[in-house]
Amino acid sequence: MAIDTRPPTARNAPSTPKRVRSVAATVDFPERSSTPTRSPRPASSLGLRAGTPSQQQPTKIRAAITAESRIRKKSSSLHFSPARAPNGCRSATSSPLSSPSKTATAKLLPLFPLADFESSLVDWTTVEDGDVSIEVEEEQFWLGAGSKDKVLVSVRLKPAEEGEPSAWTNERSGVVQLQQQYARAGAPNPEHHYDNVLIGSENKPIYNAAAKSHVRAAMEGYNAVVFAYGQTASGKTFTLSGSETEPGIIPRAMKDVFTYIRNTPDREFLLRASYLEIYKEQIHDLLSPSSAVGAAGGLPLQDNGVVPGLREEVVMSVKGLKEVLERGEANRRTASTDWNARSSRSHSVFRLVIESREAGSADSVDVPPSPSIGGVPMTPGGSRLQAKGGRSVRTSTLSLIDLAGSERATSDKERTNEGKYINQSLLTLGTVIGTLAENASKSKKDFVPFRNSKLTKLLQPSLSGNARISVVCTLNPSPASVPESTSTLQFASRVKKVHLNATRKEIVDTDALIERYRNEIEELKARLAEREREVTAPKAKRRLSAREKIDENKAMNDLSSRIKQLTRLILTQNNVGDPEGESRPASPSKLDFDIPPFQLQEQLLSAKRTIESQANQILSLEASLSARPLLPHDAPETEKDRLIDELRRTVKELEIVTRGYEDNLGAPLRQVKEDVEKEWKPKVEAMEETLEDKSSYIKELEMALEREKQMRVKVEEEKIALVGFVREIDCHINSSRAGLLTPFNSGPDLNSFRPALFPLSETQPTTGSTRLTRIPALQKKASVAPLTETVSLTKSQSRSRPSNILEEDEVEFLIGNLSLGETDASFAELPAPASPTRLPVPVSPIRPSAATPVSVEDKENVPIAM
Ligand SMILES: Nc1ncnc2c1ncn2[C@@H]1O[C@H](COP(=O)(O)OP(=O)(O)OP(=O)(O)O)[C@@H](O)[C@H]1O
Repeated sequence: MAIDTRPPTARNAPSTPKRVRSVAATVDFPERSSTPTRSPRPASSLGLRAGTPSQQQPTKIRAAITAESRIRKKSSSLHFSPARAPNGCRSATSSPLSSPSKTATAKLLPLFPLADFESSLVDWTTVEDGDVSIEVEEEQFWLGAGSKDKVLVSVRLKPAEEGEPSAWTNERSGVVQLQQQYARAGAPNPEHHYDNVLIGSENKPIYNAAAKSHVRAAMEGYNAVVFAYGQTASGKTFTLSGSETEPGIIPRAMKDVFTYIRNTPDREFLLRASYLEIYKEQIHDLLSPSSAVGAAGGLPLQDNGVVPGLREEVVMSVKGLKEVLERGEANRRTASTDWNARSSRSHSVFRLVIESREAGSADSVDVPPSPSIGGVPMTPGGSRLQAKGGRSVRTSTLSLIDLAGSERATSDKERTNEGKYINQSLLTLGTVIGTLAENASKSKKDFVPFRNSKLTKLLQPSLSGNARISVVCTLNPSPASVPESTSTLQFASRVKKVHLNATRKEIVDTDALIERYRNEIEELKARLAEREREVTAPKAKRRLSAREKIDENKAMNDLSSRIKQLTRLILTQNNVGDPEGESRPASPSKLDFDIPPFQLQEQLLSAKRTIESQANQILSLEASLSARPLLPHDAPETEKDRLIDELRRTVKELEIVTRGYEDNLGAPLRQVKEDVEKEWKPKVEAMEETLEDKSSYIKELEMALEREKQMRVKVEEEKIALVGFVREIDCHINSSRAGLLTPFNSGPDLNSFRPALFPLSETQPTTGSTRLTRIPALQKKASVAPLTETVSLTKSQSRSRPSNILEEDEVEFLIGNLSLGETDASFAELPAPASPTRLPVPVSPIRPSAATPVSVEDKENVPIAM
């Protein structure tokens, strides 16, 4: 194909396009050809302009589309909106053909009979993520996304800077052409046809057109490669990585990977991510930049494209993948050049290895049971595979590559040096692609110089045919960049001719990580079940000591946590995380109660270590920030740029680490706090209430005890006093018996005992025991009732009742107690009076018993009750 490579009329000037321009203002719709030979495939079928005539086949795609999409589809398809192309992009220039007119619509309609038109159209730009599902029939899907055995080639034209002209036009779908005024006079100005030609700042259309089908292919077991190729500052990184508001191919692909897993109930997946860069012909691990392997001299590269020692991380969620990407990107070498403030100085390769196998093992929950023939279950992979002792595993690789941009020598020596390596490797890539294209078109087998550069050596397995390849060639619209853009288009045209033959391999691969993990899970489960059986067996229960039981418990817990850990790595429809990665980590507060303390301690320790290491990282980054060298004012601009760039990287790293710190510490801690509070607050409140009740009860008891103690002391004193008193009385009685009856008042002075016996306090009641023991003791010893004395005890008592009167029932009670043994013995056992006011007082006449002889003298002394 002849391409006009006439030098541009304008001088080459550094292009610093940064601003993303709005595309809404002057948008016009890509025209549809009215030529009958053109493909009837509508431009909107892939959200972009149709490709070359040979590729424009009517496509019938049965994709799940939302109701909303259907409405949009109808309106956008039937009434061509002048304001917006269905791919969200716009033409580079306005064209009479592009303006929607009744004539244009009328011309088009006969090409699309309504019935077919309806069923053939799926506006892919309106199909939301997740709408692309396994319902799409594979063959038809591929027809829509480019031929399987060809490289899918898309050209992306960056919007021109405001006020600047664009050197290129995109007047028809899949066609790009140099504006006539920039073409060499007299030389032909050919149209360039590609699968897709897109212009605009939206990344979704380019993803849908150039990458979506390849991501899907990778999920289905084919190796797939998507790479961006183009001059420096033409938009490769913008296409691959995008920006915050316009995520590029890589983040969109990652989201689709998880959407695919969620929509595929019959398979389970394991994903491994790696990220490397080729800088000055050396391979560096972006996920482990400081690793000993490859630090000096870079990582080794094998002929099969394998990089031994490259760090691969198993990812389980979009969030995890995002973290891996961010970490890698922060380590990428970028620098400010004359053309791009943040130019990639290396080729970067993000790789996702996808292992998958049929679900359906006992451990895969919610998966329908595998079919059986004659009662014999069919195992995935068939009996031959089963005999070999494994399941068939599909392993594929999705590689997303952002190449460094070709560039001319810059004003900076170091950049120029880097540029040499970049250009050299891109040149080799061009040669390799050229040879492959030649071989394919002329059925030759010429030697392909893959080994001439690290990049081509790494891509060899894919470029040799065993991968589906999509290339996005990015163009800078500036007239100053016409030579570079022309060269990029030449590359695009050549790569289109490369023949592919990607096959899907499904083999019993016992080395596949998914297989190893699954086997380990099975093994661990069997061991756990066996242990459980042993422990719960009645014999064992008796035999195990407490210590052994603890050990046994620990071993079983270890086993089950390892099983849980491994199970989480294998992704199924059920356990794959939220595509946004918003799912919160399970709160340890819930798990912790079930696991033994030693495990808790271990977890705590490892969490502490992580936090410590992150804290250290933050410290060292902060230190490096504060220790940044200060440049003199007259330092060269490049030095300043270098320093700024380094600082920017450090800040970015700091941001990532801090975010990780927050993720590791902040969010889970807050979550734990919330969970613990929710679970324990009511319990703690209830316990506090109980505690309060108990404390007041204890106080009451203490007070009662104190009172009791005081009482005992008093009783003791009374007892002692009483004993003394009784002795005195005894002496008195004895001497009376001896005929020396003395008047009572000459006997012991009862008042001398009063303090101990009856406190004079008017309010204090006298205990019944005091009252009762006093009289029986007297009478028992006297065995008659000689007492005429009136024991006036208290003033109040004597006031309330005649002091020498006892109530009749009291008297009887007293008599009954006379027969009791020693006074002291009965002392404590005597009941208290019913009322403290009925106090013991004077001795009342005691009826003599029959057995008791009563003398005349005795009778005379008996007082008369009143
Ligand atoms: N399609 C686009 N729409 C709007 N802005 C764009 C577009 N493509 C690129 N840009 C802007 O142009 C600038 C350069 O783009 P980018 O860094 O992606 O170029 P590159 O090809 O990767 O350059 P290099 O090879 O030097 O790394 C960035 O500021 C980017 O935001």
